[in-house]
Amino acid sequence: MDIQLVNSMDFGEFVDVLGNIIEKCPLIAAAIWSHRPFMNLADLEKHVFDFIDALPQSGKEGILRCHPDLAGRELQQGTLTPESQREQRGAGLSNLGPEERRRLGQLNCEYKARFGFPFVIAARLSDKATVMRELERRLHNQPTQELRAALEEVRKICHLRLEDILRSREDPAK
Ligand SMILES: NC(=O)NC1=NC(=O)NC1=O
Repeated sequence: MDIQLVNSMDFGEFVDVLGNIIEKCPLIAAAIWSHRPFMNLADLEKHVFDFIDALPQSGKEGILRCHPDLAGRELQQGTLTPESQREQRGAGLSNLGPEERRRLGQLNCEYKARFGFPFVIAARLSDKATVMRELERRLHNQPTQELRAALEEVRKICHLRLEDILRSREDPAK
């Protein structure tokens, strides 16, 4: 769909279509609706990122806490959002060996214990080796540095999800 169609949506349609560009944070789409019309994807994305940047640290951490673990319980139980399901499967995280899954689970626990939010990476730009390597590397970051790195991944995930929506052919109004 094109940006004109997005601009023409009422609030309900807008949040239906864009509510999960930031995982499980429909508030962000609900907030930026006020800024329509958007010139293009970049303009819409800038409003999303400005909203996130203006949040207090607790809000930024809250966004990260809304993300499902990589290869975690939700992937096993099939309860991921459709976007997360596609992204995690695309990175090969749905067919880890038992030792890989154990190791990733252990690193995720260590990471969460250190930073207070789950490890987030743009899975579509990674594969399972990259995920493991980045998790091991970022585990040693300072908290402020890691909060910045994790939010940068949220931006990448958002950009890819927006590209899917704005380049998709289906027109939800039909
Ligand atoms: N913890 C995560 O990084 N989760 C995810 N990254 C993605 O790209 N999709 C997810 O579900």
